[in-house]
Amino acid sequence: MTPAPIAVALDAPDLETAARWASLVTPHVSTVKVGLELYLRYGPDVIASVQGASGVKVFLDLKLHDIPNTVAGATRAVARLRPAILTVHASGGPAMIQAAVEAAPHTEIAAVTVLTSLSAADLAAIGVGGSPEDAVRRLAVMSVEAGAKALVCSPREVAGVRAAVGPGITLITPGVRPAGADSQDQARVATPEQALADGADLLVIGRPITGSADPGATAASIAASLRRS
Ligand SMILES: O=c1ccn([C@@H]2O[C@H](COP(=O)(O)O)[C@@H](O)[C@H]2O)c(=O)[nH]1
Repeated sequence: MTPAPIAVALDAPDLETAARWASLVTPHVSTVKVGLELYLRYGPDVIASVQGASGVKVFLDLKLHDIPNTVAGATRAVARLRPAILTVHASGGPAMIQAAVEAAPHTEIAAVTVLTSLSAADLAAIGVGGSPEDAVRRLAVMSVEAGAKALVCSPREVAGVRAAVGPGITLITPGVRPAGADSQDQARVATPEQALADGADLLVIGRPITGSADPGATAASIAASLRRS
């Protein structure tokens, strides 16, 4: 069976736990995601540890955000690990995004528009006017014009982003929660089925899977629900 378009966020405190989660979920999902917690603790070795022999795609979610020259250097440094996807913050601007794209020709650079943990009130508090939808759309269009081939947004905005950027761009949505699940620190959420129906290409799901009693069974069940939807 084809693995579901899900990236399981391996936000684990140690490598053994992350590798165990990865081996449990990889029969069911296309991708595993390594974020700051694991990468800052273990560095580049973490990629091989979570990939194992499975050949699952690795999404390196480092959300780089600095001046273009620094981001280009950081991107080159991790591009040699050949992650399938690497994130940068869209708010770093077009020159920074372009620098990342040029530094990693074999990795899809995904621009994070507005973190899914931010509400409209949070955006106002950091001086971003307008709705999250408007901010996401504006950053999405700018990022694609700068060369990004992938974008990160919440499932709430994915339909609007798809309409704005067209079919050729990979849309990645964290902030995914099965019906009835706790949204925890995520502010803009939707169900896996809704995210897919609205045009997402890859759903990022962490704690609803890794925090469950049986991560392999939970991943299999969400994957099956996507096939039925
Ligand atoms: O806007 C963003 C960008 C990245 N993330 C990351 O996705 C996962 C979500 O984990 P859950 O446990 O399903 O909430 C996590 O690794 C974040 O760093 C995001 O949530 N929002």
